[in-house]
Amino acid sequence: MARMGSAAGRNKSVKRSLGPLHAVIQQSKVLMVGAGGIGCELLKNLVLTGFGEVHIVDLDTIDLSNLNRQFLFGRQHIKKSKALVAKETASKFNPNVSLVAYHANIKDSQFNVEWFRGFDIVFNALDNLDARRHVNQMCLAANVPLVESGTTGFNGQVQVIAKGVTECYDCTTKPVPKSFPVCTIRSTPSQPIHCIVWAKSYLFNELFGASEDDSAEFDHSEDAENGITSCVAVKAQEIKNLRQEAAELKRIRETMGQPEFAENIFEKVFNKDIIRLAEMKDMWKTRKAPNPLSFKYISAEIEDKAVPTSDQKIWTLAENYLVFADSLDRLSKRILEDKKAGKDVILSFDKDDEDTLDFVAASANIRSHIFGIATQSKFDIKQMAGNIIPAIATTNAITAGLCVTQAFKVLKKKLSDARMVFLSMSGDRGLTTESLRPPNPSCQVCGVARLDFECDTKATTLEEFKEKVLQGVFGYSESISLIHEKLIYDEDYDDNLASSFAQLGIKDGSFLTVIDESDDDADRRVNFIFQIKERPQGESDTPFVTPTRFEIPKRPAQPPSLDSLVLTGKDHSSNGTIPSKDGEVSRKRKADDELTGDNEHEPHKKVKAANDVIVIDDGFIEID
Ligand SMILES: Nc1ncnc2c1ncn2[C@@H]1O[C@H](COP(=O)(O)OP(=O)(O)OP(=O)(O)O)[C@@H](O)[C@H]1O
Ligand SMILES: [Zn+2]
Repeated sequence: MARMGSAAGRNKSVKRSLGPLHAVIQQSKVLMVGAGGIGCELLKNLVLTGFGEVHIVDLDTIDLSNLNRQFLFGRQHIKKSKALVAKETASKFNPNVSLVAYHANIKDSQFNVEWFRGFDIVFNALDNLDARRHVNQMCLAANVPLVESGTTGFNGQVQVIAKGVTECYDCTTKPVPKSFPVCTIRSTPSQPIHCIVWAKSYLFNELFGASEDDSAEFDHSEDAENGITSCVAVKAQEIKNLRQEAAELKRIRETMGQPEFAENIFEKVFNKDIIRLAEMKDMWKTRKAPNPLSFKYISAEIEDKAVPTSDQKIWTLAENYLVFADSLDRLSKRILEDKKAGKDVILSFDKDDEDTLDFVAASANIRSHIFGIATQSKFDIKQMAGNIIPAIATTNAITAGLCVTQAFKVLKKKLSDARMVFLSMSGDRGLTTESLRPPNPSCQVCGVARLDFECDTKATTLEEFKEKVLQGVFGYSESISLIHEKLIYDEDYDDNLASSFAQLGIKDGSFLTVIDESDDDADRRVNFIFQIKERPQGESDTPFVTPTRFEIPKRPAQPPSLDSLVLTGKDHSSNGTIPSKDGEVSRKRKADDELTGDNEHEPHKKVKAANDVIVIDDGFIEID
């Protein structure tokens, strides 16, 4: 008899608890994108449950700071590929599971729609909006169900996404990461975070990296926090000066490696620039003016003190200067060595790179001191600068478990039983659920028509496509725009008509979107996405397979009420309807850094039978 602790024993008990689903799971081929906090837990679950084939994609390497929660990795794996090590460790848990690992970005072209189609289910265990959106888009195109998940601190969320049946990741708008008005950062900071952003996105970049204009954390629009007037006043007086300051800093950058480098920077950003700022009396009518610090003063303070090492203690001003000078020295050496070796000479801030963190922590604290703002420990600055809410292993573990239980419902083809699940420490219950919502008909990502378009990309011209396919088959007027990564055609821009798809960069796996620009709102159809499939050259006399016409639905003027919709999903739903969960508590959607936000979910409405039907049929949505 197999021991329960052994792989065979475990297999037996899993079989007993899952019943007939076990065989389905054994036959399943799944994809897991991201092998970080959630990914490590999830991979362990997938392997122990006995999923037949698991593919793992992660672009990153293992960092020391991952080890407290990403338990598939050990010290010996630092700097190695997450995907490959995760595969190696997890394969020992169950020899019956076939694991395939890719150390790659999921956005790479090798992972095309065709490749996605090969999976029964996809799991996202990612940490950023961009990759999540991409996988959402690919799963919609390939018509593969997606289990999306995210965590922040004690909060977690799991959502099942099935094309045409549930809302997709982009059916609700996601908040972009918080940005700050440029004048608050550059001239009128009032909180530690303002000084941290200044150090990280302005000073650090001006000295070691790309210029501030590239930074997403600066919001050049009006100042929401300080009020428009103050910002306009600051802008009018300041804009020229700020540019001049940046130019001066660039000149100082040229003195990198010379003994007076630290002094030059200090004198400029903490003394000269502050004196000038303090002289702008209007700005300080309602705020405390900053106090400049001279290098002479600070150098008298440090005497023979040692560079502090504690990251939990709040450093004194002198200690901040010591760390400032010391980290500046370390970073300069790296830049100069790279330069000598003919390598890239740009550094970017990374919370796990001690040199960059020390520099940002010390510079931010010195600036805080000047503006009378409380200084922070390096530990706290790391959290703020890295935009991190500490990751909690237990939250990841519970969330990963929920991903698998939701996946069971998808594999059982009982999508109507699947739930949006929220994990939270606040409130009466740790776990709450909502029924899945139907797609948002106005969604630009899933509220579209789709078609696989087989063609020889070298032989198909844009003109032929427009005339024979769009106008000839689908009856479009001249009022259309065509997008492939950027605009390639509209009524006023026909320069590309003679070009072939290949010349326009349209290749196997590309998406080509048709936007109906008809004058009459009521006539406009939803966006139409052609998924390009390369046809082997010389296989046929014609450059493409002429598609069969189908009706492309009109763009909804107003999102129709859920009360009037019935959903039927190909393969997905057992009874074609999504049950209501009236009376259930509606919760704030919470997930990880990028996902976090105020996407208030409206209470669910009852879905009942009516005449309007959304039918999902071979890659397009039809509204009868
Ligand atoms: N485009 C992408 N393609 C493949 N993997 C990705 C992509 N974007 C993010 N990832 C991976 O998703 C995982 C997310 O895991 P997690 O949120 O735990 O982040 P982390 O970087 O390991 O931890 P932390 O950010 O807290 O230091 C990471 O391993 C990351 O490399
Ligand atoms: Zn959508």
